[in-house]
Amino acid sequence: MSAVAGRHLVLVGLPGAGKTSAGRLVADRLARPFLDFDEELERRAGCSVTELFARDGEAAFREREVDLSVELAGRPAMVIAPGGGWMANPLAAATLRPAARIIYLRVSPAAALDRMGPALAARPLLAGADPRQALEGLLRRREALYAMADFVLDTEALSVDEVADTLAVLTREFERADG
Ligand SMILES: Nc1ncnc2c1ncn2[C@@H]1O[C@H](COP(=O)(O)OP(=O)(O)OP(=O)(O)O)[C@@H](O)[C@H]1O
Ligand SMILES: O=C(O)C1=C[C@@H](O)[C@@H](O)[C@H](O)C1
Ligand SMILES: [Mg+2]
Repeated sequence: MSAVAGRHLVLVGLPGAGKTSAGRLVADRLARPFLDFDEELERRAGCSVTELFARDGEAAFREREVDLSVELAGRPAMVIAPGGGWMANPLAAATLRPAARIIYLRVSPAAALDRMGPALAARPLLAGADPRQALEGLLRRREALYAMADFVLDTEALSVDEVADTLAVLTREFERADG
């Protein structure tokens, strides 16, 4: 095995991009463990992301994301779904990048909103009066950072299954390229 074989597959993109749902499926297909940042941080804190934002503030949540990134950088290859803001946190992304292949799951704000439906309420940054405008703002601020991924996959016209299939193929290609 070369030094770079067995990198994590890290999925980034807006809330609603499919990081959690497609990530879980592709992890099954690749027989790799799956880790969702939001779920893991909620489990460790014993409360929801919404409660964490309200109690400790967003900056403290971002620090927790950095700490978890440091921890995961030393682990065997997994499929990882960070929260939507992880790639916009340069320290978190730089920590995991050498041990990862990062895929940007691209989705438009309109399609992301359709996909999330009532689950929108669990995303504190989208909880205001105009979630569409909030998502568009997030995309404007983050798009250039998301696009620094190793590969951009447009998910707009793909089902969750199709995204997972494509991710499995991409991972095999990455593994071949890495030797
Ligand atoms: N390609 C897709 N086509 C249709 N529906 C999708 C697709 N990807 C995800 N979904 C649906 O959209 C919803 C949100 O997906 P998911 O929770 O995986 O997004 P996420 O990127 O993890 O968001 P967050 O950053 O908020 O955690 C889920 O109901 C999921 O089934
Ligand atoms: O886009 C974001 O900044 C966030 C997305 C969610 O996954 C959570 O990590 C949290 O609600 C922040
Ligand atoms: Mg998710």
